[in-house]
Amino acid sequence: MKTLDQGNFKGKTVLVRVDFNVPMKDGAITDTTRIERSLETIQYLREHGAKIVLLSHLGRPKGQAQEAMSLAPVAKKLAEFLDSPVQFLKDDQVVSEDVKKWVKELKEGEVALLENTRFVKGEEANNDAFADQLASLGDLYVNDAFGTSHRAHASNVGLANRLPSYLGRLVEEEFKAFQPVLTEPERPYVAILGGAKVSDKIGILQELVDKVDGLIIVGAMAFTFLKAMGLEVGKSLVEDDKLDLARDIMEKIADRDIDFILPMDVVVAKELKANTPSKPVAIEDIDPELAGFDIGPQTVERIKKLLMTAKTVVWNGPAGAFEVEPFEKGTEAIAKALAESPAFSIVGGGDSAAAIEQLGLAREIDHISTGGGASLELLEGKTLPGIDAVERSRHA
Ligand SMILES: Nc1ncnc2c1ncn2[C@@H]1O[C@H](COP(=O)(O)OP(=O)(O)OP(=O)(O)O)[C@@H](O)[C@H]1O
Ligand SMILES: O=C(O)[C@H](O)COP(=O)(O)O
Ligand SMILES: [Mg+2]
Repeated sequence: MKTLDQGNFKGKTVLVRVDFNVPMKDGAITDTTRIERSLETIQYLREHGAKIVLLSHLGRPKGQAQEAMSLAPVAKKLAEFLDSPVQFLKDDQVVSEDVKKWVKELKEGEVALLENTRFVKGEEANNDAFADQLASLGDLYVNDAFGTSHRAHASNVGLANRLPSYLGRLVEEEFKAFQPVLTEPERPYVAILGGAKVSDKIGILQELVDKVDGLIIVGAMAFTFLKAMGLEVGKSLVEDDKLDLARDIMEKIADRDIDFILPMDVVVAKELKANTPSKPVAIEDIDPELAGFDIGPQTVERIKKLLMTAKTVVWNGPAGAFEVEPFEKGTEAIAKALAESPAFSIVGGGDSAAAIEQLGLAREIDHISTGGGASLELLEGKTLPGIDAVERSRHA
């Protein structure tokens, strides 16, 4: 691995891609895990005389600046953690003549943060013009955004192709933590997949089902499967163009004869609002006017039993909309079961890590990963483009 130890950062302007895609509610950060986990790299670079320019995305603004997705609150929080100023180089274009001037004025050990890279269309398209603009700001590049390393965007792959590049401490730590599962997971090996990024993550199961002994599907992800089985799922979140894929995956699961848990009951409500009337129902009885926002108590019991016999468990994606009461119960029950289980456990993802932190169970889990989609692609056996590009990058 091309780690920080191989770089000479003294007096250099170092562009550092971090994953500050933190969960937010009403303009406030609800979980700071991803910020805290970036501190080691930032401190290392400060101690080694770098001028540090941090880059990150937040949410999915799709090339359009939106105040709600500004990184301003993150800059403030980071300054608190570092106990020193962080200059927020606010510009909806991310790079501009002003931003270039501000970066030039940075002194050794100083830290600046650019605005949300996804405010510019060229970020996700990884277009040359935007990558060139970003690269013009610095001398060296460090990728520490493990959680974004499954994307090939201007601020990771684009920069690694243009500047001498290194992998940060968080990336190193994440790879080390995943090693046992990637090489020889203790069996039974069980994966839990939930959350809301259904179209993004469902394809991963095609490969993952070959590797695991058990698969548990919860969260919004479950409803695409339930609908594919011919069930009424009401207004629950469903990706209709993934129904065939869900059927293919279920056939593969049946062929492989692994333990497979889909919800048998779910908690339904009219809307996703705090303390709204809700009730658990069997999956055959979902009212067409209601939506499922959590797994039900019977499903929880089945999951607990399977987790008690597992030796390795990886989990990405909450079991329900845990940010909104009373839909946190399924996620809470799985987290507690995992904390009690003797299995080697990894929980990954921005929201999944937040759930574990909120429950105060972080110490009970063997590794909390900052990557959700990124962890899944790693476990699936894919090369992560954000990492690969750094490994191939030329050195100074
Ligand atoms: N049944 C459901 N209906 C609607 N939303 C749900 C449901 N179950 C879970 N969610 C939502 O899923 C979101 C988290 O999903 P997501 O896939 O982003 O997980 P993650 O752990 O953050 O992974 P990543 O890091 O890849 O984003 C939460 O905001 C939660 O409210
Ligand atoms: O939260 C994540 O998984 C990463 O920050 C990547 O975000 P994305 O799924 O919007 O690309
Ligand atoms: Mg998320």
